[in-house]
Amino acid sequence: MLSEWLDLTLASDRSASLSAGTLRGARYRFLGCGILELTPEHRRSAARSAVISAGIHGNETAPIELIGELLASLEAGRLTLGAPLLIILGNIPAIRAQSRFIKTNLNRLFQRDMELAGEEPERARELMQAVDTFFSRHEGARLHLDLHTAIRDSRYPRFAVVPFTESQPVSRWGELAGAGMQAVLLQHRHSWTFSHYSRHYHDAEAYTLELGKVNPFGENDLEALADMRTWLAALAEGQAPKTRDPASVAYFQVAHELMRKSADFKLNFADDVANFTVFPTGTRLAEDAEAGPCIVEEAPLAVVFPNANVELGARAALLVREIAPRLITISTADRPVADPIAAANSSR
Ligand SMILES: O=C(O)CCC(=O)N[C@@H](CCC(=O)O)C(=O)O
Ligand SMILES: [Zn+2]
Repeated sequence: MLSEWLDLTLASDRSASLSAGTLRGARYRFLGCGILELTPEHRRSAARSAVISAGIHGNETAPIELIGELLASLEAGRLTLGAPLLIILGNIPAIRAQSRFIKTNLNRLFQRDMELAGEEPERARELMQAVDTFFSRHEGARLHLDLHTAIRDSRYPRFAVVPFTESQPVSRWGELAGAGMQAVLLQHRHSWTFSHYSRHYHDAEAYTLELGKVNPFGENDLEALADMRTWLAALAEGQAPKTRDPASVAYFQVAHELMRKSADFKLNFADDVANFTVFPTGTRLAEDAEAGPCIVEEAPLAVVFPNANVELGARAALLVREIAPRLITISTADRPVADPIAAANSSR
């Protein structure tokens, strides 16, 4: 039943006929189209209440395949659930159409007072509600992993985007390193993405994780995501995950957001320029009929997620600078601890 859920959801609205079921040591409920809650009979002491979302952009398929593997392992009894999980498939019409979105980018709509009408705004409201209910039903440390893949190649194919927060984030860099992340990118302001929603409104540890490059179903290299698979399994079982030296990861901070202001907008570099490519001071990165040129000032900047085809008024690139690991607060959570819940709470 559980293993059918992904296929049924993506193939048709027949998944609406599914309601609930049991696994060894756990039960699950389908809360809506593409929304699945799994609850363990016994929550392990290291467990976090975890939201794992994928398909917020419909053409980013590797994370959906990873979730399929995780559910199959739980159903076959290869894994035993030890933590509450909320599994979300984001933009189902876009996944079926294999496109980033249908009308507008779902990952810019996660704001409680958002009043837009339409399919994607409605879906954002449904998902915000599902997250609110999940975190209110389950106690303990909160985690949200929003899984994506990137349009371009990247100097660091697997990286975490850390949503902006005014408070000290609970961030486990060693755990991200253990999950195969090669870089961490700190946001500099509120961005109203799905991971930001959980960080901002629920004080959850939350990341947007970029897991390689966009590919159609069946063409993803899941072996490159083996550490990520292991991390998801540990989270589902409520086990303390594997960590690696946080110094093995490169750290970046967003310095500016390049916004597209006019229809007459272009980037002055090729489509195959990879994420995190550095441009020296003086480079004219972009031209915009309204905003004028975007020129690198003061110090070199690297580009992440450059995309000239975004909607008017939307972000066309993040402009970032590498920072020394010593400028990052390495939280106590990075040390191996017997009780990560206590560690997470003590560093809040
Ligand atoms: O490759 C790209 O240009 C986009 C990949 C992607 O979907 N990235 C997320 C990042 C979200 C964040 O800033 O936290 C997005 O653009 O929504
Ligand atoms: Zn995405």
